[in-house]
Amino acid sequence: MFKNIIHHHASSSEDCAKLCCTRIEDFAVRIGRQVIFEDVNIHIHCGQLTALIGPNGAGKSTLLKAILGEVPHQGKLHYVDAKGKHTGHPVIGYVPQYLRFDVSAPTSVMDIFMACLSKRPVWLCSDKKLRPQVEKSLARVHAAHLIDRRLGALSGGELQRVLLALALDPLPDLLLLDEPVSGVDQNGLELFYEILADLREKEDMAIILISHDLNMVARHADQVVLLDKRVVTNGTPKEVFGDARTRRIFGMLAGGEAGSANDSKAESEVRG
Ligand SMILES: Nc1ncnc2c1ncn2[C@@H]1O[C@H](COP(=O)(O)OP(=O)(O)OP(=O)(O)O)[C@@H](O)[C@H]1O
Repeated sequence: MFKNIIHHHASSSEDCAKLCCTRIEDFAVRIGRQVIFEDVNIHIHCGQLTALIGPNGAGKSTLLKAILGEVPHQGKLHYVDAKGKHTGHPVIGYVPQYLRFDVSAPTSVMDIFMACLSKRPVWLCSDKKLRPQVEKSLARVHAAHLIDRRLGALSGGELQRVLLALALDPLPDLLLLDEPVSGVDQNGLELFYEILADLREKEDMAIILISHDLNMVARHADQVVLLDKRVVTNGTPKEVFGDARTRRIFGMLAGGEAGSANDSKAESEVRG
């Protein structure tokens, strides 16, 4: 209701109560005796891109699944609208890190949309009726031309955009993205971040993105959360990348640029 009206760029420390935001309170996931993560308290503001970074096994993907309610967890999620009233649970869209499917299957992009959008069995739905809606959804992510393409024939970046289009229908309050570690080239990556910038500005959407590309995070994120089984530090990219703990975890050189969290040098320094 208040989308498009108020476009805040609040800092992570600003009070959530006056702004449209999602509060993640005391989130923890424990599997048996193993702590996957605990003590996670973060505010996710509308119109902002919050990047979730951390070493392998830090609990990033599990945190997204906990927010989605897909793994048992402790803690609460509060969605607060622009007037500060609690409006219950946000509508959440989710793009997974990868999709398991048979690349040789004849399933097309249109088939996937039909299966996801229609509550009726796919074979009872008319392709003609849904097609304009699917084209519109795909156009939002610059992928209308892919509608009849086989899923298995899509590039990594194209598949990521198709999954994003699915996550945007219906338009969520909170969008969760688990960036693929590989398979998306630089052009695909730039286009993806451009689309995210558009969603923030035009829809005032709150976005949480897990990313291993620290350079892209430094350039595009409004807020960065460094997770390593708990929140190590969070704030603006400048604050987080300037923090000694971030440098220690990713093995960044003093005064150096943010690199890739998957960089083998960075990883060996993390382990060392
Ligand atoms: N269902 C499960 N049962 C047991 N352990 C699990 C389960 N799910 C996740 N884990 C463990 O929790 C830890 C965190 O996993 P998670 O995938 O959330 O990390 P991540 O930060 O997303 O890592 P990456 O950057 O490598 O994708 C890992 O050690 C993983 O093995």
